[in-house]
Amino acid sequence: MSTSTTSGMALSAHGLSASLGGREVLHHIDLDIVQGQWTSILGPNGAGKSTLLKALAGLLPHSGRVSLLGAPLRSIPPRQRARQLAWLGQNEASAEDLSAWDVVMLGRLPHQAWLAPPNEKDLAAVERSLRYTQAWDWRHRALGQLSGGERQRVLLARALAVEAQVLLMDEPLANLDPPHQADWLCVVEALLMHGTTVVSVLHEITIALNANRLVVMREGRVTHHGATEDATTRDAVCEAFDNRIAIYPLNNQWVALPHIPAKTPHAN
Ligand SMILES: Nc1ncnc2c1ncn2[C@@H]1O[C@H](COP(=O)(O)OP(=O)(O)OP(=O)(O)O)[C@@H](O)[C@H]1O
Repeated sequence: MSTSTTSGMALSAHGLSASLGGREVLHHIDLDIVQGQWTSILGPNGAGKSTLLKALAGLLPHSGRVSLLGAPLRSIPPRQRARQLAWLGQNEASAEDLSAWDVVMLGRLPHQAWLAPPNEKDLAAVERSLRYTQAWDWRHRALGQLSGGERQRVLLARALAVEAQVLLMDEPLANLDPPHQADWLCVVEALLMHGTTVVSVLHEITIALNANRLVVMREGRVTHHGATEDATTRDAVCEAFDNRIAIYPLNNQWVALPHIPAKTPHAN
């Protein structure tokens, strides 16, 4: 999949390996993530999806090369990188006493001068992000007093407030009810309209099947990377789950369902 040039690529990995607890869990991954598209990473538990996303974000020691918008990740000054790449992690810890407003304002830090108060642009970005994720109503409440789904929407707003060119999200739908999962899809659509590159790790395969491209992982390797519209890509998704799921067309979209084992009759 990888090419020798990184132009037109939001992120590129070449020979990317990473170890956790002394064990290599990502094995020599080559991957190009196209700019301005939504790529979703899929695969069974433990496949290495979160580890890959963290390595692409520069949040994990790794070997091999990772490039962000054509430049080696390691060569980009941290503040610049924080403006170019926003991150929404899984089960992210944050300051529980901070108000939702202040949490989202943290997303503006890479844009602000040292100890400078927020400017008009920062205030507008925070308000826009809170409204986008429908978290505006509880902007004065402490993060620690919010439900799981409400909290997730605030953390999504924080990632949006960065207004980065590349947004990486690990399990962004955690705790979101189905209507808010659909709202998240609308947010992604709006980001794509603005040219933002979105990369997500999702367990909700039906939602992930709306992405432009899918990266399928298994046992620390990318087994397939291709357009969602290609049947071979959808087959690769099913294979990654040992064909224990099937993907069906329904109302102009793809729906993934697990095969449910037939019930054994009760012996009386
Ligand atoms: N802190 C750690 N120390 C050692 N091994 C780890 C650690 N964190 C994860 N691993 C292992 O690394 C491998 C990849 O984990 P990772 O979290 O990237 O998988 P994943 O595909 O995101 O899984 P899931 O779908 O369950 O979230 C797994 O085998 C996991 O057990």
